Amino acid sequence: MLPLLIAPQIREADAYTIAHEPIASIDLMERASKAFVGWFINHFPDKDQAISVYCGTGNNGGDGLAIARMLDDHQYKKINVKVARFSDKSTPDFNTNLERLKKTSISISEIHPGSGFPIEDCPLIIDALLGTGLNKPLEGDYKRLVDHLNSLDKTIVAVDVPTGFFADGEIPHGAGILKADLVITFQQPKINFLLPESGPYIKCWEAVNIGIDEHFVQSLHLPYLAVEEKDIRKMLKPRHRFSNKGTYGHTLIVAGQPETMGAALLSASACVYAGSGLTTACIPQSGLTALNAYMPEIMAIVRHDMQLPTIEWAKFSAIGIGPGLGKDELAVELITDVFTNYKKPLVIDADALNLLTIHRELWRSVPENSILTPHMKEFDRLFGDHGNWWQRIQTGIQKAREYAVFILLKNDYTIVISPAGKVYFNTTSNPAMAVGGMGDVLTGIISALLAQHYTPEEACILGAYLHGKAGDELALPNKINVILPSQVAARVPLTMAKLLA
Ligand SMILES: NC(=O)C1=CN([C@@H]2O[C@H](COP(=O)(O)OP(=O)(O)OC[C@H]3O[C@@H](n4cnc5c(N)ncnc54)[C@H](O)[C@@H]3O)[C@@H](O)[C@H]2O)[C@@H](O)CC1
Ligand SMILES: Nc1ncnc2c1ncn2[C@@H]1O[C@H](COP(=O)(O)OP(=O)(O)O)[C@@H](O)[C@H]1O
Ligand SMILES: [K+]
Repeated sequence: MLPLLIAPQIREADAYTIAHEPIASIDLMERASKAFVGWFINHFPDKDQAISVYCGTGNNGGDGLAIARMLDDHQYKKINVKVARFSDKSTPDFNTNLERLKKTSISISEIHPGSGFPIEDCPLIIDALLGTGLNKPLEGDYKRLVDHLNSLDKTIVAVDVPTGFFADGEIPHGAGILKADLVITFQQPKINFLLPESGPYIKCWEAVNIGIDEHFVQSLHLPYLAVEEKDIRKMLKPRHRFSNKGTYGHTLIVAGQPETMGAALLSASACVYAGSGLTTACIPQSGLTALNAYMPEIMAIVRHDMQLPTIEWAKFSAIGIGPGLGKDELAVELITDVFTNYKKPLVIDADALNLLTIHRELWRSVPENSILTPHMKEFDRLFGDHGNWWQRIQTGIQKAREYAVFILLKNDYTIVISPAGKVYFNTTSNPAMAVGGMGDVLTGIISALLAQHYTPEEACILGAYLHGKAGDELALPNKINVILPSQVAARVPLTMAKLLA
């Protein structure tokens, strides 16, 4: 897992690396700038391109000065540097890099408080005004400069973070923030890059390694982590000889109404594809023909009108409940029945979440370590409205602990929050997956993983990763705009096979 540090911890880890590698702070800046330039050259190989580098007078500005010098060394010959002298303060590494830059032929100009802004005729701007040292929303000269740069419609590549963008914590409404086409960020994506609020400001980002001490970072036991492919490869268990369908569990999917049978079909079929040894769907009688025709591998427990079905609880190694279930009286009775009789962790999705919102008393019987899979609206219905995603995560941490459940908050970067307060960011999935029914497939996958004896934590992390990765494999190679949930479900075995190879 890649630990995601918040700004003060980034400073701490930088300082530790400087003291213990040991490396001089100016040399760490040199290393960071070199890593930036490596990526930059890949993206912008045209050395005749005119580039303006805007620098503040802190360490982000210091990076900008070093980057300008290095690009010059790489024969980018149309570079100029503009230093925003909005404060008397400057860092020692900024000063050293300014002296180094003065020894080159690069033109350096200054922007002063209250002055007008220089004419900008370069199509490409490198933003090294402010980085993770941002401590309040931009105002005054910085805000005016950022608004001005935003109005120019240039290509903007930000160093570490776009100026004015908070790396973590709440992003104030209406803050002046530079809109970057690309952010080349140091060591790790900043947490706010992974939240929807970054959408208007960051088109894409790349994290480059600058050699921050990894042992130190791991020793901090940080709550925020990004899931990496190597974690998934370690977690996934291959099937072994002499195993049989009983080895891989029996999953029950409680889902569907006559009008929303599709949700039950998607969820139960995803469960089969994700490797559940046996799958049974508890569905309304009117859906039985559809179920048998759609996937004969799935067995059925039929719900007759307003009558609770008989369920042999001990048969099932996992239960997923909610997709397309509806909110009528029978649904309430059914969810109560499941919560009362089944004591192992459940996967609770869609209408089952809505029922938890309406009938708060149901919370008392949610089995410990169950997995709730809300999207943003379901989350807010459950736990109250939130003005931003940072707040939503903090509420998630609190509620996961309070109810002893896992909360999988669906998003572009799906967030898994454990009762112990860990927050895992999933890095797979793409916008082609924004299609109704995609969440039903996820529920089926996670339920199947529980049935196969993955822990609830592993089932959440693996489930979100596999679901997104299957979607990525289908959509990304040909830049396909829309993929169907049923395609994602059917792709899961191949995705798993690749990860096990
Ligand atoms: N040794 C290190 O610590 C390293 C730092 N690096 C760079 O250093 C950056 C952080 O540098 P700094 O901590 O010097 O901070 P910044 O360069 O981000 O900001 C400079 C100063 O601006 C002031 N400031 C903050 N918010 C402001 C606002 N709203 N309006 C006006 N002024 C404001 C603060 O006093 C801050 O210290 C990183 O983003 C990264 O680019 C890299 O060189 C890697 C190594
Ligand atoms: N823009 C997107 N980028 C990445 N993943 C997405 C995007 N839109 C949707 N998804 C994924 O698709 C799923 C949608 O779930 P959900 O909203 O519950 O769908 P439904 O209720 O229709 O089944 C989630 O797993 C989510 O992560
Ligand atoms: K910046």
